[in-house]
Formats: sequence, structure tokens, C-alpha cells
Amino acid sequence: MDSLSPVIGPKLVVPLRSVRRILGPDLQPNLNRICNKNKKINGMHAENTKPRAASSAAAIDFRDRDWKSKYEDDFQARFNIPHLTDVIEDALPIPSTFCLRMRTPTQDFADGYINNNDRVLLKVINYSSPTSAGAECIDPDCTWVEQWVHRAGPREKIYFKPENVKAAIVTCGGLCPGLNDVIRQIVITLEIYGVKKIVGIPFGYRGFSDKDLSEMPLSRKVVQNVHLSGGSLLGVSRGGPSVSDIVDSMEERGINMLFVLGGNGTHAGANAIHNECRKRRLRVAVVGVPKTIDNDILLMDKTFGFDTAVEEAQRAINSAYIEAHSAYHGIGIVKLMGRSSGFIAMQASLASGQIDICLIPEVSFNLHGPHGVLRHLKYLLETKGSAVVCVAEGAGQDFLQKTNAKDASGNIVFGDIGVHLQHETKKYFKEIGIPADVKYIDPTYMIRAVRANASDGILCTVLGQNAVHGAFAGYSGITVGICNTHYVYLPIPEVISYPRVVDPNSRMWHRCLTSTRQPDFI
Ligand SMILES: Nc1ncnc2c1ncn2[C@@H]1O[C@H](COP(=O)(O)OP(=O)(O)O)[C@@H](O)[C@H]1O
Ligand SMILES: O=P(O)(O)OC[C@H]1O[C@](O)(COP(=O)(O)O)[C@@H](O)[C@@H]1O
Ligand SMILES: [Mg+2]
Repeated sequence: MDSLSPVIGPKLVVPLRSVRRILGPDLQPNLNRICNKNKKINGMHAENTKPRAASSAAAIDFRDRDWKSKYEDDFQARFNIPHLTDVIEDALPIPSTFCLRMRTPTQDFADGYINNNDRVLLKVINYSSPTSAGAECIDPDCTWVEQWVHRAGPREKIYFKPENVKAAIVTCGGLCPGLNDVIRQIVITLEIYGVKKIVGIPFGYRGFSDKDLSEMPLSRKVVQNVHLSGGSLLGVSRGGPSVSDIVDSMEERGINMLFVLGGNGTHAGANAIHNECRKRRLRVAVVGVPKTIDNDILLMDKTFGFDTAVEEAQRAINSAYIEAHSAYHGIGIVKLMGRSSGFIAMQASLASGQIDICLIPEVSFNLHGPHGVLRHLKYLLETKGSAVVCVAEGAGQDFLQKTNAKDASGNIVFGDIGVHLQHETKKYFKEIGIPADVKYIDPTYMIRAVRANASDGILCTVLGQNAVHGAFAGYSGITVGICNTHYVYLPIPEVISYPRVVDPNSRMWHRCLTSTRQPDFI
């Protein structure tokens, strides 16, 4: 049973409104799904009773006076990061070969190392009440609970001799601005440690099994300018071989450090590779760098490429705005990425200040009817003369015919909500006899292919460096991230147990609504 079970379990049953506040934003969507599915468990509605990997193993009884310290201990155990010595007891550390002053001994750099016991606080707001806007609470009183995670960075002791390392980098899933920046920084940092054998696996996990694809030797010289263009130097793909085939291939190639750049799916693969390596008792470090333009990885401030995507989306939104405002009764529709999370649509709407309606997967809406989107568009044409809509790709999927089609990675292929919205809008205004000039823009692949902006460039650089520090420190099955502006190592299962989504009760969504002035479409 997970740590949330006290609120939906038999020991303490609290009103639904309180549960909503208690869960916090990362868990709210579960509650929304819980409520929507309308299945009753312990007097509460629940979608399923399966414990989430991200949650603790032990139930907590809030009547227990020690529940808080038990929760904190449990949290610490969950966020412990796996280490080579967990399974290879005789793995011995050596002094780090990482040195910033290339000509002086490492001792000079002693102050620059991270202590293994350093921690970063995951949540920094102490909510005085569960009714505070956006409150994330563990218990009904919203007691302050400390949640510490491991600080990232170079360690004084390392578990790999650089001359024995063969490091590989693989990029999986869809494109995302910054992939080349991360590849570049991993290579540069590996070389500073003294690693000579660095390779790129071509076209995602597929490169491990496809005999026609050979690994790409990487060096500082090769990667020097790769960050100046978008895409991935190595190529990407979805689908690919089994985990056991991947680990066979790693053994054949002598790879003992694997850096995996990708999203939820890729990280699930990376964690499975880490587990298989453990099972085979291999001295291998598997380290992930979260790549998701949708920003749907749990616990992190943001993932690389997201900032660039929001910035690049401004061009599309501005074009839609110009088109809409230059036409008589113009309506511009922009569809942005976001399979299950509306972060790009929300942030791009906020940034532009030109959006009248923002539609995201996390917030239900009607198209038709007195409170529907179309009726509001009519109102906007009557009052403003034009309107601009920003819709996330995963929004409004209920309106579309389900095909049950899946891509090679098993992701559901969505219907095009942008095209549907355009079609329904045209039809609606034709039917009511009001002229409307509807223009639709889908900038998805134009956005994904651009190079990282300066902010993402820095994020990629730090994440790439920390990935290498983590591997040399002997950690495996971890990923790197930024939490409250500090860089951390997190165990992979904790960040991918479900996609991170926009919390409709969050301050940020409220700010978006304040900016668009859109009503509820229900
Ligand atoms: N549950 C899983 N276990 C192992 N590998 C997975 C899993 N889900 C996806 N993958 C692999 O991860 C890669 C990328 O997954 P995908 O969902 O396409 O992109 P992303 O990593 O961006 O979410 C693919 O090669 C896919 O086969
Ligand atoms: O057309 P493709 O390559 O399958 O990619 C579409 C998907 O790529 C994304 O941009 C990002 O997806 P990933 O995180 O899986 O790479 C999604 O928003 C979108 O659904
Ligand atoms: Mg995915």
C-alpha cells in the first residue's frame, strides 16, 4: 500500500475536498482520474488500487505520533540512489581524476567536490493551511515535512578507472532542443576525467541491435560545434530491441557507462537496463538525462528543451494573432505539443499575452453548448473582432475517433485536435450565419528541430556534466534534474511512474486563466 493510502485507505477517511488539497500537484491528476472513473474504494472514488512506484511502501497512520518521522525516513529510503557497491561489494573507490586545473594535482580542487551526504530540499513552501492556493500536503493539517534528495556533482572518490571506461551515449524518442548540447557536454566531461573510449549509439535503442548501424566514435573534436544545430548528432528512434538484447550488446561492446537521453519511455528502458546489469552483476553505470519537450517528468523544475519550445512557440502564436487580427472576424488556432501535459500550451499562452483560449489535456471542456468553446469564440468575435486559441495536442481527445493505433514505442497515436477544432469552428459559424476566417497552425516539428536557447544551453551543460559525475561516483539507475534551482540525482522509478501534468488548482494555471480571461467551458 502506498504512502497516500491513509487518505484513501481505511485508517483515515477525509472529505474529498481535503484529499484534493492533500495530494499536491503531481498527484492531483491521479485524483482527477480517480474521481472521473467513479469507482468506489473505501468510501472514496478511485481509478485503480495499484500502488504507484513513486509512493512509499508503507501505509502511514496519521494518528501515530511518529508518522512524520516515519514518512521522512520512508521518503529517504525511496529516494536513495542505487550504487555499484549495492551488488558488487568489492568495488573499491579511487581518488577522482576530475580536475578543473588541468596542470595541478587534484588536491587543489578538494573544495569543489560534493559530499555524498549533501542533500537538496525538494519542496520549499511551508503551507500554513491546506486551503492555501496550490498547497501540497501530506496530511490533513498540511504539516511541514522535509523531503530531501541527493545533490548532484563531482565526488572525491570515483568507482571507475578512466582507462577502463568505455562510455556510450544514446538518444531516444522524439527530437528535443538541446540533445546535441547534452551529448557535447557528456563527451567533454568524460575526457576531463581521462576517458578515451567514447561512442554514440546511432538511432536510439535500435542502434544496439541493428547490424547495419555502427557506433560513432566521439571526442571533443567531433562534438565541438554540434550544439550550434538542433536535432541529435546520433539520431533518434522509437521502439527497438529487448532489454536483454541491449545488455548483451553492451557486454559484447564492453560498454560500462551508458548515458541515456530520453523521456518517460527511454527512462523506463534505462532502468530496466540498469536492473538487468545488476542481475548479471556487471560493473556498469546507467545514467539518464531527462529529455522531454512536453516537460512531463515528475519532480523537476523543468526539463531541457521546454524553455526553447515555449520561446519558439511564440512565433506561431504571433503569426496566428497577426492573421486573426488582420482578417474580418479572424480566428487563429495554434496546436502545440503535449501528449498528456499542457505545460507548453500553458506557458506559451502566458508568455505571448495574445491567447484568448488555452485548452490543455488536464482541464475538460465542451466545444458545443451554452458554455462551450465555440459560444465563447462567438462572444470574442462580437466584442473583440478576433480571437486566438492555443490547444495542446492531447486536449479534447474524447471528441475524436479513437484508432487504437500505437507508435513503435507503444505510445497511443492521437487524433488531430487542431484540425478538429478548425473544422468544428468553421462549421459552427457557417451554421449560425456569422462569417469567420479560421487559420490553423501546427508548428510541432518546426519547434522540435530548433537549437536550444541560452537558458536551455546552460541547463543541458550542467545536466551533461552531472550525468558524468554521477556515473564516475558509481551511481546507476539514476537520472539528473534540477529541483528548486539545484541539481540533483534521483532514482529513475520515482520520476517516471506517471507523466507530470499541469495542476488545474495551481497558481500557474490560475495565472494563465487570468491572462486569457477564459471562462470554464463546462
Ligand atoms: N516501458 C518501457 N520499457 C523499456 N523500454 C521502453 C519502455 N517504454 C518505451 N521504451 C523504449 O524507450 C524508447 C523511447 O520511448 P518513447 O516513448 O518513444 O520516447 P520517450 O522516451 O521520449 O518517452 C523506445 O526505444 C522505446 O522502445
Ligand atoms: O511524431 P513523433 O515523432 O512520434 O512525435 C510526436 C510526439 O513527440 C513529442 O513532441 C514529444 O514526445 P517524446 O517526449 O516521446 O519525445 C510529443 O509532444 C508528441 O506527441
Ligand atoms: Mg514517451
